[in-house]
Amino acid sequence: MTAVEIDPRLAERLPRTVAERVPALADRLTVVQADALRILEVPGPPPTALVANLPYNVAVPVLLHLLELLPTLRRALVLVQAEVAERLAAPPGTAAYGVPSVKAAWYGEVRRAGNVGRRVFWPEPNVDSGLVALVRRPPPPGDRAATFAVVDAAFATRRKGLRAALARWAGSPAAAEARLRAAGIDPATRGERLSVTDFARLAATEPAQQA
Ligand SMILES: C[S@@+](CC[C@H](N)C(=O)[O-])C[C@H]1O[C@@H](n2cnc3c(N)ncnc32)[C@H](O)[C@@H]1O
Repeated sequence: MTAVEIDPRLAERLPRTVAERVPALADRLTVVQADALRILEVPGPPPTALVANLPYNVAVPVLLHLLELLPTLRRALVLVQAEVAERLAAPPGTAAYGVPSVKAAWYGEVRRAGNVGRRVFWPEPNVDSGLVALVRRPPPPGDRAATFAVVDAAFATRRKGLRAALARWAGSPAAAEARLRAAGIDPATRGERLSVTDFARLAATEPAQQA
């Protein structure tokens, strides 16, 4: 097991805690003191599972970064703020569906895996928590960065229809409409209706010749 911890005092303490409490497993732990958002590799054999009580303020970017960095991760089980758990696991067409839902769905099937009340923590935080499970599956066809760019654009103004919301991304409202139609998507639809596969198909359409 490799643990990533940014705080030097905690990173230094963790091996001792494990040695004190479960000495038989102490030599199986490697602690990396690093920012999980910026880490570029982890030591040891390629990891297959991610288990984390994620830092709540950067939970989504850390999760997405690690899924992208470590393609050997087959599954993840993470604890996050309850509202973030809801967003990560939200299906298209629901109020909680947004950028985190689509981007997590790029990597796998995501589901809520349980609620954790604030009372089990000390000191008691002012938020509830939720477990999120992800099982990796092949991503939709297409380019990830291009797909994520159109996802960001679509949800930047989530109340607008996609023709308007994607005008800047495509170059103009007409260009956005052409690309939406090329992908078989109604230009009046809102982004919250599209699945990750729809976004990937849209990102793969040819850009308009003239804006
Ligand atoms: C929610 S706490 C979980 C603590 C402990 N693992 C547990 O389960 O009780 C999140 C931990 O992530 C650490 N952390 C915060 N930001 C981080 C980052 N960018 N990279 C790595 N660790 C980070 C914090 O120092 C803290 O120990």
